Amino acid sequence: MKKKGILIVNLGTPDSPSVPDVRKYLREFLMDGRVIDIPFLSRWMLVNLIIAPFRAPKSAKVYEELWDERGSPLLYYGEDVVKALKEELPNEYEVELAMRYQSPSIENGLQALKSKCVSEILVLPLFPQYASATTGSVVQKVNDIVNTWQVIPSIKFVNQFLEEESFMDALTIVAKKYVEEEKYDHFLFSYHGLPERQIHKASVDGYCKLNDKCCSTFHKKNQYCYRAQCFETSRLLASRLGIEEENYTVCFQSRLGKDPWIQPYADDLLKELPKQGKKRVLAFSPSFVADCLETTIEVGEEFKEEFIDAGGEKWDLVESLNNHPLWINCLKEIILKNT
Ligand SMILES: C=CC1=C(C)c2cc3[nH]c(cc4nc(cc5[nH]c(cc1n2)c(C)c5CCC(=O)O)C(CCC(=O)O)=C4C)c(C)c3C=C
Ligand SMILES: [Fe+2]
Ligand SMILES: [Fe+2]
Repeated sequence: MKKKGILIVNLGTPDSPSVPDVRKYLREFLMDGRVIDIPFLSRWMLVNLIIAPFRAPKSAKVYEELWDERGSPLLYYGEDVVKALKEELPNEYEVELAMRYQSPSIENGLQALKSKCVSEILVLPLFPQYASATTGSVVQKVNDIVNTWQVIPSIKFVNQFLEEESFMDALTIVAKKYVEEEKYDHFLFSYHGLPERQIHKASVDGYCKLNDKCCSTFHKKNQYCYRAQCFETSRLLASRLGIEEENYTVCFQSRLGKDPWIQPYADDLLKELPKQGKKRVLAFSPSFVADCLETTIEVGEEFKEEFIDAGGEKWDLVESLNNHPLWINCLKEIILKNT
């Protein structure tokens, strides 16, 4: 029986919340030319002389808060998911977990699949929406590694999965308990941001102008426009949850540096919503499938504080899919469909 190898890849997290480990993680992550897409020398100076020295101690404190007895949720939920998939998939499947940055490395994951004599590999990055900085970077790293091998295996990549029915099923069930139990004035879909230039660079024939024409619809021309994908994810989820268009807003968080990032910016909205009488808000983080710094701390704690300070009354965050059985089912379906 031919064996099929599955490499599940997420972004990565520091090995520990210590300042040296956070600095090591930030250096590897931000020196990736797909993440900070500026010339090498400028990137090197920005990362090594400014971001790593000054941001690492601040970030380490926040990672300390995120860390629990199992470690970093991004990593341990990845381990849970892989364990469950190993139990649920037929015998011919071999599943490995990897992180784009830090550990477990993509190199070790691919090597483990090779040692198990798989005949084909499916790489499944855990990013529902495609971005060059995330999925694109995983694809490049995997290709760079296998290109050094004597035998280059047959490899397939899952570029995005926001439209999968089973993904929407999982998101809907996790969110439903909040929507049914509490009364909210407004719903906020907050996605990780990107520099605007990365949208332009991904655009086919200059189609993406970051306006309503591009991002309020989703089709062949803008299928890799991250902003359009985020709007589409929100439309699909809102429709499943019975949330009317006027009752939700899409926004983008985690801007870094002075260049323009995709809008609307989450921090501007937090101040605006209470002024518009929207004081009870439920937030969603559908660009993250596992709880991490960007969800639990940024949206769950920092945004909540800013929103309450601006006159808001209630702020809840829908947790990520983490190790939910419907999320495992979604991954299983994606794997079976693509192998
Ligand atoms: C130029 C910088 C960044 C781009 C572009 C970017 C894109 C991007 N990132 C994620 C997912 C995650 N990012 C996380 C943390 C994080 N991201 C950046 C910068 C960029 N991200 C930084 C500096 C950090 C570190 C946090 C800090 O020090 O404050 C995480 C969390 C990891 C964890 O361990 O919890 C995730 C996940 C996506 C999906 C994305 C593009 C769409
Ligand atoms: Fe990020
Ligand atoms: Fe677009």
